[in-house]
Amino acid sequence: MDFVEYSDADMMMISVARHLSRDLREALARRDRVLFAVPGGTTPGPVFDMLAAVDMEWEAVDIVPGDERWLPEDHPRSNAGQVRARLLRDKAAAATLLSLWRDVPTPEEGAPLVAEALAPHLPVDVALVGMGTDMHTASLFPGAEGLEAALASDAPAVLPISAPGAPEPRVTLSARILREAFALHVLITGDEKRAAIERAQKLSPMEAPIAALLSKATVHWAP
Ligand SMILES: O=C1O[C@H](COP(=O)(O)O)[C@@H](O)[C@H](O)[C@H]1O
Repeated sequence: MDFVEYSDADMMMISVARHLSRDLREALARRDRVLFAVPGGTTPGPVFDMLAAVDMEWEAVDIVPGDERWLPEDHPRSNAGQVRARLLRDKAAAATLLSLWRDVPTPEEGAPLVAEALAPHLPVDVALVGMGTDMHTASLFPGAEGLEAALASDAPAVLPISAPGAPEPRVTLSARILREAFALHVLITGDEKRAAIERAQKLSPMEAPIAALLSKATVHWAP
């Protein structure tokens, strides 16, 4: 993996927003429409804020959350809700959000519908992912029911997954889809996550799902 260390989180957020703008512009020069996968969680908000103000051809950008809780967009724990609030505004309001949620009772019923709708947009051009201290990325959680299927080299694009201890079921992009992105960035902060990503390099993706992406990724870390 490429590892980039920053002296503080503000510097990192600025730099990652610049990397993503450059990668998106390069993708826009290659394809008529580009697909940008983004994380949920507490870390990426400042990157979203900066990206939203960047002048580019946002009307040709489709944005997909890398994972989603099986909840409607207006729920406070919806990743799509956060993306709409923090990223799809200002200049980036012209982008299109591709939701991973459908109004059907379970992710098992919804994931194939979402995968079918996503298929014409693939591959992902630019992906930003986060990581938990348990080494999960997107909703690829160690010990999750559905993890093996989501790590398979022929996995569907979108799968249902149940994270151990998480309050609601989820869907996630498969490791294959994230790994196939032309540009893949991991955004993490803090000593615990640094230790976790160093450990992950020595573990299998079943033990440390982030390991499935590291050969392709640039990891951005700040204290
Ligand atoms: O559950 C999730 O967690 C990870 C990491 O979140 P963070 O709050 O530690 O930044 C996130 O990347 C993922 O998209 C999210 O659904």
